[in-house]
Order: sequence, then C-alpha cells, then structure tokens
Amino acid sequence: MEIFDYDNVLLLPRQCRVESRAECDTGVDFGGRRFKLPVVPANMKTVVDERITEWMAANGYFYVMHRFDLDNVAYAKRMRDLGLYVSISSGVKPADRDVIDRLAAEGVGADYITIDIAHGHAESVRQMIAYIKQRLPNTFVIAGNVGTPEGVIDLENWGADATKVGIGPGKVCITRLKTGFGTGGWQLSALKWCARVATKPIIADGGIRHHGDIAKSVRFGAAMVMVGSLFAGHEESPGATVEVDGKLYKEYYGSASDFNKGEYKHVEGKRILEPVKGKLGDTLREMQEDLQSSISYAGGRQLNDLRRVNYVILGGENAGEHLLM
Ligand SMILES: NC(=O)C1=CN([C@@H]2O[C@H](COP(=O)(O)OP(=O)(O)OC[C@H]3O[C@@H](n4cnc5c(N)ncnc54)[C@H](OP(=O)(O)O)[C@@H]3O)[C@@H](O)[C@H]2O)C=CC1
Ligand SMILES: Nc1nc2c(ncn2[C@@H]2O[C@H](COP(=O)(O)O)[C@@H](O)[C@H]2O)c(=O)[nH]1
Repeated sequence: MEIFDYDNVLLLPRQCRVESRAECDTGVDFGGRRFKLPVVPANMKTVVDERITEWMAANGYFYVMHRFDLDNVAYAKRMRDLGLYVSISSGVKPADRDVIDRLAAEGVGADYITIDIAHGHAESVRQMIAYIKQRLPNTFVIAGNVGTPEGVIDLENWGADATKVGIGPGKVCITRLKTGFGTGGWQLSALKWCARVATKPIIADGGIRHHGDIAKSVRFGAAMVMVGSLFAGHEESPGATVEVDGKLYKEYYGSASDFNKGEYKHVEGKRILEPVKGKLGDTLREMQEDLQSSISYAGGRQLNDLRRVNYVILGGENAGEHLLM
C-alpha cells in the first residue's frame, strides 16, 4: 500500500479547458442540498457557534454544529424559526438518545445529524444510527470517525448516509501519541484506501493545513472536507482571544482535551493558539478562488474533474509518478 500525506503529494496539471477560473464550479451536492464548497468547519467549540452556523446556513455553506454544553433541541428550533436547515452533532449516550426523542416528539427533526465519537467503528454507533433512523427517518446521518475500509463498510451497512474518516490527524490531536493508533501522518492515503470501498460520501476529517489540501482530499475520494485549525482563529471564532507580545491569538482546543471536557480523563487533545487571521467570510472566498484554480489546473470545470488527475509522491519509498491509465 502507498503511504503518503498532504505534504508529500502534488497533483499534476492537465490542459486548461476554461478561459477564466470563474467558470470553475466548486459547488457540491451533499445530503439533498447543494453547497458552495466541499468544506465544513469542524464541529468543535472553538471553531463554530450559533452565530457562525447561522451565517453559514444562510449563505449556502454546509455546517455541523458542535454538541458540547448545548441544548441541541433549542438550537434546532431556533434554526427552524430562522428558516434555515438543521445540522447537529450527537454522541452515543442516553442523553443523546433523549435529544433524538425530543426532536421527533416536538416535530423539529434535523436535516443532518453527525454521530461523532473518537472511535466510531463501534457497536454504540451502530445502535445510534438505528435509533436515529427509526425516529427521524428523513435525517441524513453522518457517522464516524473511522480510519479503515472495514470501518467505512460497517458504518455504511449499519445505515450511515456518509462516513467521516480520520483518527488523529488533527492539529490539536494527541491520539497517536497517547494510544499508538491512527491515520495521523498518512491521512491522505488512508482516505484513498477508504474511498476505494465506499459506496456513499466520505468526509475527510483533519490534517488540512493549506487550501490546496482540499483539492487533494477531493482527488483521493472526499465528498466533503472537515477543517478545524484553518477556521479557528478568525475574528468571529468562538475561542477566547489571547494577547502575546502585542500579537492577538485565538485559542483552539481539542474536543477530547481537558479544556473541552472540564476534567483530565481520557484526554486525547490539546490547546494551541492560532494567530487571528481576519474575517471568516474572506477565508471562505479565498478558499473558493483557490479551489476554482485547482479545478482549472485539473483541466476541468467542476469538482469531480479533480478526481481524474495524476499525482506524484515526493520522497520516501513510494516516490514517483502515479498515472491514471
Ligand atoms: N477524530 C479523532 O481522531 C478524535 C476525535 N475526538 C473528538 O472528541 C470528541 C469526544 O469524543 P468521545 O470521547 O469519543 O465522545 P464521548 O465523550 O461522547 O464518548 C463516546 C463514548 O464511547 C466510549 N468509548 C469507547 N472507546 C472509546 C475510545 N477509544 N475513545 C473514546 N470513547 C470511547 C466512551 O466511553 P468511555 O469514555 O467510558 O471510554 C463513551 O461512552 C468528539 O467530538 C470526537 O470527534 C476525540 C479523539 C479522537
Ligand atoms: N484526536 C483528537 N482529534 C480531535 C480532537 N478534537 C477534534 N479532533 C479532530 O480534529 C479535527 C480537526 O483537525 P484540523 O487538523 O483541521 O485542526 C476535527 O474535525 C476532529 O475530527 C481531539 O481532542 N483529539
């Protein structure tokens, strides 16, 4: 198996088919809606909040609200009152099943529910998918996280409409150090490996450090790309603002960090400071422009054209050109 990651793969250009990058369409169909970008901010407390998710839903972007210290039902009702789609997160505990019961009983529902636990290839996830599907049959269920083809196959067979791939590649993740497991350091090839068996959309989750990594994720099979650190640190980001030597930073911490959990137990995440980098809307616009450029380098007009390009692996034992024949 080839082992590579975002920082040692480059995609190879094909003859340009457009006169302007503006002709390249970055839009993606996902779960019955069309979104402007195949990118979703991570469902983490220092990345998204009510205000950001409202703005994203109202402006044609996919979002997943986090599930920490939040009344999911009140949140869903508020989004409905605003005429916006509802996309929330769920764990696998009794309190999470209560949320599903209330969403069903009160007729609020949810358009997307992301079951998001550290080790998503688990019986608890199978049961939670079934629980949601029985009570909210029209909800699009995303489940994860997994890091192997077996995980993707099982989650799909258990009824997930999409799977989330990535165990430990995140910037504030310490899973591989604490447990010895994960896809950190080879996330892109894990994605390729998982995408080969997937029959439903995959969300590539974690490890995105540059806008070009989004195009690489799509090339290797992602329908959607979940991004944490690149979105943390905006003026609107919910993390606390911290000043160090006259420079402004925003805190960004892992959902399995003691900062998020409120206790030091089964900690697999850390806290870092991200330099404040302007407005979220400007980053999204730049991401879209960069992805339009990527599509044009692929000799295409739309996102899926990225999947047809060849690539090279730089350095290491897998180094060389990889051609699609
Ligand atoms: N993508 C990634 O690599 C990772 C992401 N995270 C994020 O952190 C957040 C919290 O995750 P999580 O603690 O799973 O959520 P929860 O606190 O909702 O716990 C999930 C449940 O699964 C059980 N469980 C069994 N094995 C594991 C395991 N290896 N890791 C975690 N739980 C396990 C837990 O029990 P018990 O606690 O008793 O063991 C608990 O009942 C999520 O948003 C998750 O996505 C966390 C780590 C890795
Ligand atoms: N191992 C851990 N992974 C975590 C934790 N909190 C979040 N995450 C994952 O990271 C991505 C974001 O990655 P980034 O590279 O874009 O910053 C996020 O979507 C989660 O899957 C954690 O505490 N431990």
